[in-house]
Amino acid sequence: MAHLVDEPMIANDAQSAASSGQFDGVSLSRKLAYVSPSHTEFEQLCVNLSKRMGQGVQEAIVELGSGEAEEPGLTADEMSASVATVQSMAVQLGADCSVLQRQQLPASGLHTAKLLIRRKPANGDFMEVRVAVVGNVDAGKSTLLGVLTHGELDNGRGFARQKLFRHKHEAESGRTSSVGNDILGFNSKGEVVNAPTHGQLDWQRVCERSAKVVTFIDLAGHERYLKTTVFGMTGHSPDFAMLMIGSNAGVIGMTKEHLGLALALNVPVFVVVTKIDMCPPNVLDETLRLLQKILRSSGCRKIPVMVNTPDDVVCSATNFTSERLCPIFRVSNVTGENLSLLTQFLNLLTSRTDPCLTQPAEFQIDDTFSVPGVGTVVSGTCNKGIIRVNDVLLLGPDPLGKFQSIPIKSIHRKRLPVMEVVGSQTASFSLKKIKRSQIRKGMVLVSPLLEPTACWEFEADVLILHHPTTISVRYQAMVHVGPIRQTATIVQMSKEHLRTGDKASVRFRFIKNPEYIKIGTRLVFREGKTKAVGTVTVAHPHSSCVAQNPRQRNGKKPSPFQQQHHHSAASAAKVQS
Ligand SMILES: Nc1nc2c(ncn2[C@@H]2O[C@H](COP(=O)(O)OP(=O)(O)OP(=O)(O)O)[C@@H](O)[C@H]2O)c(=O)[nH]1
Repeated sequence: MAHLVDEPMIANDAQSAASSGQFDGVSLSRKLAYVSPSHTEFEQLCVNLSKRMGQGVQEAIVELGSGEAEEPGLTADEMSASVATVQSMAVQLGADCSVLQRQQLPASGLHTAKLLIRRKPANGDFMEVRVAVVGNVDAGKSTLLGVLTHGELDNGRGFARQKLFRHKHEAESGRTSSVGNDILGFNSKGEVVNAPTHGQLDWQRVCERSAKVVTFIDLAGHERYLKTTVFGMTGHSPDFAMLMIGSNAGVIGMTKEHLGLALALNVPVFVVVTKIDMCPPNVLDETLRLLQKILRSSGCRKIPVMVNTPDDVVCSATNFTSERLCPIFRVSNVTGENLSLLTQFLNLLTSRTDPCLTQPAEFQIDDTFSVPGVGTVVSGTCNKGIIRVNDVLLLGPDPLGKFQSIPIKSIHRKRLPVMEVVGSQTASFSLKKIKRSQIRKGMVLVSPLLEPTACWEFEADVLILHHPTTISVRYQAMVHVGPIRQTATIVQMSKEHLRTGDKASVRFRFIKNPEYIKIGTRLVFREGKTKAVGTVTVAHPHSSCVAQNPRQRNGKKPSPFQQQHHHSAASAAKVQS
């Protein structure tokens, strides 16, 4: 889900409508569409804009002065009239309109502009963007988050990050996390709404005043915490990863590991190079040169883009849907240099997840709490559908692979009580009739319509990124699939042995509990120095773990192993005959 800056619908719809006489025979040319639309044309423009702002993303960027196969640019008068039209459209749609970029073209002297139209939030319904913050120790992660969320610069000796630590482990409303979370709210005009009082940030207040909330998932920088970092990246479904690099230290320690993790999980990455105030220019240049080299290398295949101006921000944010683009910011937490560019970039990011509002609800649990006076609370991400207070969902799987009906007592989004949560949003639920000890991270709450099944075994296409020797059947390692983190044994492989760089189909079996596994989910498989990544291709439902060949019996396509067995059985038969 990203901004659609292009608006081909307007020209096409308008032209076809015009030819059918809908717009009184007036043809709307794209470039001049907003200059002085008739009443019908204005209504049509509003309908088109409203369509673009539906389904979770309550905002759109409108480009003025550019048209397909037309020389770009509007005269000053045309531009003022167009801006006024878009402002009226925003009012009609209950939105605010802010100018992101205004340019005068040097050759023609004509003007172009990009406007942000963002709906005013109703009933605390803010948009959500999740950003995983990764990078080596001392890169300035906590400091940057302190500066961004508290609006006060650092002193270079840890002043800003202290603000963060103060409330990092709070258990307000049952929502704390093993990984740190911080929020930055923007209103419908694109202004930051965080306003700490006495150094404390009231999340409820921030969310009430926000049209968009960026949640930073602060993942630990030290190698010791790599498991937590992997869990944060897989389990918290970040939309983007912000890779932090200290300009003087450069690409060191866990930087490459974290970059590799984001790449493996297909999470788009942007880079923030900090401490530019204290870094000699030649060292900064060297850091940037090496960084760009790594990003362009065959292992990453990214296109690094230095973000230097407000125009660069708009361009990189609106084109950031592509996982290949990698915007790079150079900032100082002490002088504040370029922090406004980064803030504007964050303001323009939109969630990558489709809320799938019409589908049955599915919620993945990434943490559990026992809150005094409230009871059992679970937190996690709603993957699809809508979940409302008092809905009865299926919770599971339990160690026997069963699901049980559980009513949702109350819902919080970022500590704010709400009546519902929709796909792509995070939330916490207080649950009736269940003890915290009965719930594990990785369990799900789903609509009974999904008829969920648990799996002891699943298959995945994997790529071995690194293994010191060879991997064979019976090898065990920690598998991270979404919020699931459990040791699994390899029970079958499409090759006899796997070495670094090998690709194969692998069948895994969890050693402790059956899990709810979804086809297409990315996974990370690691133990010590072994690292592998992959995608789930087949989930074997609970009962099929004991059945012989259920997929073939059902008439479904056999999995690679079944094909392989078939081949080996056939060739064995040939040899015997
Ligand atoms: N001069 C200068 N110092 C900075 C800047 N950013 C951070 N620092 C300082 O660098 C030190 C380390 O910053 P942290 O924010 O703790 O680094 P971190 O990446 O969060 O480290 P971990 O949380 O341990 O992973 C602190 O003393 C900060 O004050 C900057 O832009 N300029």
